[in-house]
Amino acid sequence: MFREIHEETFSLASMPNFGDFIPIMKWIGPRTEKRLADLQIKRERFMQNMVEEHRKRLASFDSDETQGGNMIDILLSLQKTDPEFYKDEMIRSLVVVQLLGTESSVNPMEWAISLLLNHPKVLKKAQAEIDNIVGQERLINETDLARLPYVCAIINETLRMYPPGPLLMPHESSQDCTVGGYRVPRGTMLLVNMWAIQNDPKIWVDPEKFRPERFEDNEGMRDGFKFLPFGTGRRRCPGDGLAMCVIGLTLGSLIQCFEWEKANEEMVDMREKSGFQLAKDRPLHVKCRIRPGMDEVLSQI
Ligand code: HEM
Repeated sequence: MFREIHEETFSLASMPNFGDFIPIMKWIGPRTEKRLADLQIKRERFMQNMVEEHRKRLASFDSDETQGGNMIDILLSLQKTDPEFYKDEMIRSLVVVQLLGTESSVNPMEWAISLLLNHPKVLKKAQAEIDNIVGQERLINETDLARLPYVCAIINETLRMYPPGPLLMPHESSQDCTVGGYRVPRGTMLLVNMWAIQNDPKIWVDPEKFRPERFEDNEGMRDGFKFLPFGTGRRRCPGDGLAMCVIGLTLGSLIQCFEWEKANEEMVDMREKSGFQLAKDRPLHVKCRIRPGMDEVLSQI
């Protein structure tokens, strides 16, 4: 059900809202804002039911321990000691942020595997880096990531070409200002075409080419504002560190443990779905098998 609410929200948010341009359309048009508000009520109800289920489960335990619980259990146990701060409303919002953040992190992984299948030399180079630094005796862990610059470069290059939020979030000017010679009145909705910046041939060499090496030399460095998959400034994504870690560990272990092959002779279809988020139009189909010697490591998971 959460997925249904989520998909409907994103499909509505991706549609142009004529009421933003012609105020009367807010009342006679497709009423997008009202539909979004209804979805928000549904989402809140769904999340509150989830919180109640966990509350009941926790109440059934004898002790105050969270019994190895998940994030909601931990937040509920903190609520007992500090109810003013850990209100249900705050728990619901944190869980939604976590779920949406997870989705933003899954998208780049699908793009990255697709890109690697179309560029097998890059895949081999990443595998060699992991074999050299981590070996085949254990699974890659968080501390390894700092020593795997090529794997990190693959993730950055994927986020450059296929940023999950290509227009950032809509922002609003808090006062009259001038940007690049354009007068922007107070209260204007502003969208940043971050995809265009990250793929601009004036600032990137061959931007249409998947070349992680550009993040190993100076080209990909954060000079100015040319690489900003997580936005910038005060409203920059607060989940960037978590996202890079989750993507690094997941992609790293997939590369470390499996041999990947395209489902057929053709190149993986890289067409994009239209919408607010940059997702693949066709889901990725692949063949994979465990790399020799990795069964033992995988059996420990
Ligand atoms: C690869 C994964 C992710 C990408 C590319 C990404 C990207 C972004 C972008 C572009 C924004 C808007 C910034 C702006 O408008 O200036 C944003 C906002 C946000 N992100 Fe992420 N995000 C990712 C993962 C996550 C995760 C894992 C979490 C939390 C667990 C998270 C939580 C948030 C929140 C709460 C905001 C709103 C911040 C605000 O408005 O102040 N994101 N993200």
